[in-house]
Amino acid sequence: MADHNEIVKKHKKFNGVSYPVLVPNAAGLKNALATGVVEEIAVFGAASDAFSLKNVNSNVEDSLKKLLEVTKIALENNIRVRGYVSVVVGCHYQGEVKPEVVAKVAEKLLEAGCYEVSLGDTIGVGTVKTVSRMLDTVLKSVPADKLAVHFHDTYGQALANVLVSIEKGIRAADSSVAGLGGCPYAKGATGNLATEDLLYFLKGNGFETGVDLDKVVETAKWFNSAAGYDKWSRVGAAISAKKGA
Ligand SMILES: CC(C)(COP(=O)([O-])OP(=O)([O-])OC[C@H]1O[C@@H](n2cnc3c(N)ncnc32)[C@H](O)[C@@H]1OP(=O)([O-])[O-])[C@@H](O)C(=O)NCCC(=O)NCCSC(=O)C[C@@](C)(O)CC(=O)[O-]
Repeated sequence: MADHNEIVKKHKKFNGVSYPVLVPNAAGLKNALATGVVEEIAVFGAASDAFSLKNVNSNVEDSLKKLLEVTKIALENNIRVRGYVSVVVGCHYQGEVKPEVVAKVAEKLLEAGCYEVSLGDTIGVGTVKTVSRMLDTVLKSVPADKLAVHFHDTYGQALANVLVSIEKGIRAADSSVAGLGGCPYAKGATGNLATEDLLYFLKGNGFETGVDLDKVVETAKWFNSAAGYDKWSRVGAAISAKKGA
């Protein structure tokens, strides 16, 4: 977190694109406000004490107290706030996670003024069965249009989990180009569900997203060459190979 001021100040901004920054506490909000260019922040809680202590050095309850305070001040400064709940299905340190805890954290973040709460299967262990059970509990107290889902594809279940989320009325899913990302405190977890895989899946099932899949694949190609990576999603690799053929 320490160097994010440099990143916020230096990177090129495009109109109509939101650049939220991760803010776990008051120090982070102070930094974000000081840059003067942050329009949206992401506050991230968790549904397991063990993960929360590793991730932000506070248990669920204490971290939530900090996040509610941060959200209040951000809103007073006209900064939008998106909430995240991590480890909503399983936790590397404590194992199974209670859906009731997920629901409680999500409710508190929405009550505080988050415009949406993204439910993160941070270590990617969720299956249709466990994700359904978690969503059924959360949806008892939180409307679907206030929820997003955030799947990591560690065990290849992310798209199936997106489908079951859609069937339950959720229309916002997080993803990352080429499946980059992942949380340093989620041992063994891979990156997020790849945007290319998600776009191909949604389009193939009749959902319009307004996002150009070929341009996302071009972005993955640019990223790999700029960063010296060789990180491809399934769909990105297939489209790239077809173009190269
Ligand atoms: C939160 C802390 C800082 C607490 O860490 P701490 O040690 O309890 O903090 P502290 O208050 O004792 O301060 C220690 C030092 O950190 C500084 N500090 C304190 N706060 C900040 C801040 N916000 N930004 C920048 N610097 C900060 C503070 O100024 C001080 O600097 P020093 O005086 O030693 O030079 C630490 O635990 C941390 O950095 N955690 C973040 C780890 C991280 O990046 N995790 C991944 C986030 S993404 C995620 O969680 C998953 C998600 C949301 O994407 C979705 C999913 O679940 O998949």
